[in-house]
Amino acid sequence: MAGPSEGALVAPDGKRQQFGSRFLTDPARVFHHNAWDNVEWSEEQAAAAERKVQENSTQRVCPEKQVDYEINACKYWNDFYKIHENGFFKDRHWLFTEFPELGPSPNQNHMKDFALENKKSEIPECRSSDNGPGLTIKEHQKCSPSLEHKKQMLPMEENVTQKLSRLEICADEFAGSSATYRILEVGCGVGNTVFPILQTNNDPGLFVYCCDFSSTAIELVQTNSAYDPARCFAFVHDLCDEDQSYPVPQDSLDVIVLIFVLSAVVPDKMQKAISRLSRLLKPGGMMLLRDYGRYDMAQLRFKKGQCLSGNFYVRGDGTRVYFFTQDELDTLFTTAGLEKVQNLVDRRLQVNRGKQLTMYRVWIQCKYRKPLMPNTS
Ligand SMILES: C[S@@+](CC[C@H](N)C(=O)[O-])C[C@H]1O[C@@H](n2cnc3c(N)ncnc32)[C@H](O)[C@@H]1O
Repeated sequence: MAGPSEGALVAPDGKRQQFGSRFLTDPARVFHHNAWDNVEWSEEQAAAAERKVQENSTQRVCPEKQVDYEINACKYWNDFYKIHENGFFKDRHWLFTEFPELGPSPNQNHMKDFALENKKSEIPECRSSDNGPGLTIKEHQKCSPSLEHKKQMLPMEENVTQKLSRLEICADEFAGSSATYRILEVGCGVGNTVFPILQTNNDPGLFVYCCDFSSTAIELVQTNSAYDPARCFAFVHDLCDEDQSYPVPQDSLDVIVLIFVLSAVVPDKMQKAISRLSRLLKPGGMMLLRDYGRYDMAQLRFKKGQCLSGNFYVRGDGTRVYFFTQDELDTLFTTAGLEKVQNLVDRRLQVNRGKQLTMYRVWIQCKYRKPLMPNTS
């Protein structure tokens, strides 16, 4: 299975640059490195990719098998993890470069800019009532979104805002209820994003939730020596199951992460899944996604008879994958009431120097934010 991995590129300051910066200017040098960034596709190459997709989509999987892949989706992923255990999707060196929101001091990284953008005009009620613990719950509820941001901006207010954040969410305790920064990873697999977050982000107020519908994957997360129930809660959850609730209240999460998971969901269930997740975000909270883009090498490699519906395929092991356009993802997130912060396509040329092979990868990366004020239009 084609997994997400790409060449690390390091800037003079020692940090990897977003999307890298190794550009192929001389085609004769293609085999001089393992990967090239921001590769431009020629018109012929794009047309050839389109033809390949048309070709491999002509013959669709029969309806009975389609039903089987849908109702047994979780079983196919369980089987996958039973075979591979945690040997897959290991490469995450790009994680904190692309998503600084997950790393140490996330507040400085994304909430500070956000606060500057929104300044006083957006948070008048809270400006006048941030002086102490004498707030009533009602007052707080009125301005809770802004207070959440203020909390991120001003660490010295932590005691007051921590208390307020507890009041705000609900009276009941839930795992991570006293945390000040909550991240949920959906479709976490064996924890290749979760564990780097726990290891790298030393914010004492951090709590990480992670879920997957594969109980095998979740068991591997829970039995990993780096799993710490004081900082993390892994649970089995199907993001398409509307009857199953998440173990956190609405408006309680700072970040939701979706890495190569939405593509595994049948397209007609994507919107509801994203809309449900959006409700869990705090106002100002971010949804982060990285996933397969249209005409990625993995899409072009499918053979006739593996296509389920437009741009949606089943692999030999019964797991499924969709290849997105930027516009499709924009529609999914904005329909869920989120605002675009980033929606980029990452085109990379990977090279197998030994075999003299070139592989054109296409990934899409999105960041969408829940507005501070509900959209009334
Ligand atoms: C390509 S893997 C990516 C795993 C992980 N995000 C990573 O990058 O290592 C897709 C994951 O999505 C999970 N998944 C697929 N459909 C799901 C659903 N409806 N609900 C929850 N998890 C799902 C699979 O079990 C699998 O772990």
